[in-house]
Amino acid sequence: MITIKKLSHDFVIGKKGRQTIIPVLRDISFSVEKGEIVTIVGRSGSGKSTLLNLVSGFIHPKEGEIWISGEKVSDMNEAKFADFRIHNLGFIFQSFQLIPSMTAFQNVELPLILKGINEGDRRKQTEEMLKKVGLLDYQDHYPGELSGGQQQRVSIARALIINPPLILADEPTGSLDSETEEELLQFIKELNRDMGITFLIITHDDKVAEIGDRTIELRDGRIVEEVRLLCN
Ligand SMILES: Nc1ncnc2c1ncn2[C@@H]1O[C@H](COP(=O)(O)OP(=O)(O)OP(=O)(O)O)[C@@H](O)[C@H]1O
Repeated sequence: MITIKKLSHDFVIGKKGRQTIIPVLRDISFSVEKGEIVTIVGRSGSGKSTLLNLVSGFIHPKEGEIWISGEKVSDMNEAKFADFRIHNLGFIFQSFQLIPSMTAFQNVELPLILKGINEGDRRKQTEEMLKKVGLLDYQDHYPGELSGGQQQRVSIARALIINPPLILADEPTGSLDSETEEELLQFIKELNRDMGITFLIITHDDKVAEIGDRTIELRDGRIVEEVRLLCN
């Protein structure tokens, strides 16, 4: 599903003539198989978000290759990656990233508009998805009128609506209380088991890391450990 080969990245900061290079990722190689949940852990500043941003195509790697579903995405230009994303990738963020001026229904429907799906099909698919996450009765609520857990469910519905084989998640439970966190982790496991969705999740929360089939630890931009969890 994902293959990463010898990936390195650094950021350049400062004005011309006084630039500093910040090395962030060094020689990262790993694969994620179809149907796996892989979690990436590491201290603050170890490079987790940068790695996820590279896999998501939001930044371009300095060196190395990223393959997703047989496509070499690290070679794609922005327009091509945007098209690839709308057909292949779902995203879940700590901060939900919902559009505040749109209702739950409109937030979930949005990727279908970007995909060019007609209005009738959009309504049907959006309602089905809201039902799946248990929020059909809340479809006319704006994000500000929903709890944190409900907002995260809307964001998951939005990620799932394009039927992605792969979901990339950045601290998905970071803004939730422990009970809601537990519910969400169960839901992720269910989606993985019942729909075969592959997950790559970055986190510094042990409870989240534990739902992975494998956990990869980053330290100072390098992989220091890869653990297969046998209990899952
Ligand atoms: N756009 C940027 N420009 C310059 N440096 C950056 C940029 N983004 C990240 N960095 C640096 O890269 C390093 C890794 O950051 P990154 O956000 O990937 O770490 P992280 O493991 O996700 O941390 P956290 O758990 O705190 O979110 C840090 O030293 C950070 O300051």
